[in-house]
Amino acid sequence: MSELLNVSGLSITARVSRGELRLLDRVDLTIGRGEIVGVVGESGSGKTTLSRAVIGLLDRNVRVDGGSISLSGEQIVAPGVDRTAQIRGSAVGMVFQDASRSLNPLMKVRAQLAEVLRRHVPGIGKQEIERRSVEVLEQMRISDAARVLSSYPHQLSGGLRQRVAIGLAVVTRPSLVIADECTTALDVTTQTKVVELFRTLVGELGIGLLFVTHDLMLASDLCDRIAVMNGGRVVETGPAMQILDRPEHDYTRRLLAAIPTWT
Ligand SMILES: Nc1ncnc2c1ncn2[C@@H]1O[C@H](COP(=O)(O)OP(=O)(O)OP(=O)(O)O)[C@@H](O)[C@H]1O
Repeated sequence: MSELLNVSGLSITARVSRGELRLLDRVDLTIGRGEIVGVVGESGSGKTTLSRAVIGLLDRNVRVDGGSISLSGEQIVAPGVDRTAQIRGSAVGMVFQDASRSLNPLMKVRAQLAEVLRRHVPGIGKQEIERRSVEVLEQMRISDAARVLSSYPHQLSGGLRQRVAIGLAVVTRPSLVIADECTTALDVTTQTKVVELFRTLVGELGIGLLFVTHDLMLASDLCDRIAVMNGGRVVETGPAMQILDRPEHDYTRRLLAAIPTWT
């Protein structure tokens, strides 16, 4: 599997009133093309900081002070280096927890897809915009694309809105998609459908997927590999089944023990 994302020794620090706070401590992570990697950990473990670092959306008081991030062999982040503007929304798509953060409530779906395509595909014409908009909704397994294109987000169900949000993230044909807790706000049935959709998309489009979640069971269901984070560090990485069946780190065992069972 060829390597797509390489996070190597990434350290990130925030300036706070009482001094400096280490948010990430020498984090290593790789994702190959066509691979789904889950980043799992409790609230505050650093998952969002890691995913935001990849797209250069770190807060103003936060800086990269060690290590690097490369995408397709090109360094995009290192101390004093930020080339993320070139890849954000084009080579890397992002799906947030709440579809309302990805979608503009005042614009119909057609206009939102057109805006993204015009921004990232220079010179694209009207017909091509319509063709690619319908195509991406079909890829999202949306059967009535015409109705959805003519709808405002509030006219769609929560599940449909999240599909449109994923469509917006992939319409520019990125090589990597980052999904940050993007199923957390959905009911279990809709969550399962979104997870199935991701699996199909990764297979069909050959993208890499960085799937951020606090839910270890969900991650093991979807992901090829899992990185477990605690206190800004990756404490364990391995194939999803290995993490579930033979966790090596105490923290992973505690996460597993906290999952309710039916027995
Ligand atoms: N700009 C900032 N300034 C100071 N501290 C920050 C900043 N951003 C994040 N943190 C702190 O860094 C730690 C990691 O935050 P982060 O949001 O990455 O964790 P997370 O695992 O994604 O948690 P959650 O699931 O709650 O979003 C937390 O303790 C958070 O309070």
